[in-house]
Amino acid sequence: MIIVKQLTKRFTPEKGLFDLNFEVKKGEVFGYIGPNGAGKSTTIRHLMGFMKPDEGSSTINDLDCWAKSAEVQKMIGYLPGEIVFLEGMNGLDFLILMQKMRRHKMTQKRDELIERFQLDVKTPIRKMSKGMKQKVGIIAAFMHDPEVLILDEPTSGLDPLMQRVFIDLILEEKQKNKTILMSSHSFQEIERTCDSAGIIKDGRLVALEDIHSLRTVQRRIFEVKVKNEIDIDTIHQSNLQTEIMGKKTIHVTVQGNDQEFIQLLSRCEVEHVDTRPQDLEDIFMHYYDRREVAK
Ligand SMILES: Nc1ncnc2c1ncn2[C@@H]1O[C@H](COP(=O)(O)OP(=O)(O)OP(=O)(O)O)[C@@H](O)[C@H]1O
Repeated sequence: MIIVKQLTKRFTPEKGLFDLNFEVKKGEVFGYIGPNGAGKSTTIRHLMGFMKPDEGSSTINDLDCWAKSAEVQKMIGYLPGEIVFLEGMNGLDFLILMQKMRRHKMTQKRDELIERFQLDVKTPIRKMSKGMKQKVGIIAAFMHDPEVLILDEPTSGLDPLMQRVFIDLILEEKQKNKTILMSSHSFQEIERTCDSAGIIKDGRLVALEDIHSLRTVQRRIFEVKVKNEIDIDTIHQSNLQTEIMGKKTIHVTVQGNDQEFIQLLSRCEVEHVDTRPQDLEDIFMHYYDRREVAK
């Protein structure tokens, strides 16, 4: 449904997008993660046909996002990272304007969403909080029941209750076979809603993860606290994947190599061991560290 192929946009030799490749199939939810300034919004602007790539292409439903931008935009429900509102309008005025621009008369879904997000639409937009404005943007993106949704940091500014309302909405739309790409800084949100996730860093896609296999593979993280600092070196120098957390604390990722791990621990003086399943944050977090110290 969404295909990004060798997409390149050079703002400067280091800034922009460089040979970006990924695909989102119909009915799938794709999470797009990455540090500030990595290139998420720039990718989304290409998908919306607002920017012309230097090389490569992006297509939605076989339509080139740049060459056929008007047709592409008709298919999409779009939530920009920063929404621009017109002066002197309240929430409802804005939503009605959006409906008119799309020549869309159905109000049922709009009103359902207003109710669901508990939005007081009579409030003038200039008096709305960041979260309220975000709700207006979310309703505008979903209210015409689009086939494809492209959402730039949809939960930014929403309180935890409303984040949960949003997650439920995404899961419902997924049931209806909608195709969704959303950028986010929340690993938990991505893990709960997405089929796959990509992480972009410095304009390059550095990892793609299938969330379903993440759930089934069941890698575990062990937090090991040792009595003597020297044992941290012993564990770190093993073949296991490790991350030093403190002078006497280390994280070890274990998947099927339990015996090796147990033997290693038997050579150390261990004070405490704790364990939990590995999550998306464990896999992706080190990409956020500019120094990339993680092993
Ligand atoms: N029109 C432009 N001209 C020049 N540089 C730009 C332009 N748009 C974005 N950039 C630069 O490209 C890089 C990627 O920006 P982008 O907004 O896509 O990042 P992002 O991943 O969405 O970040 P954030 O998480 O902070 O929203 C940044 O270094 C930004 O300064």
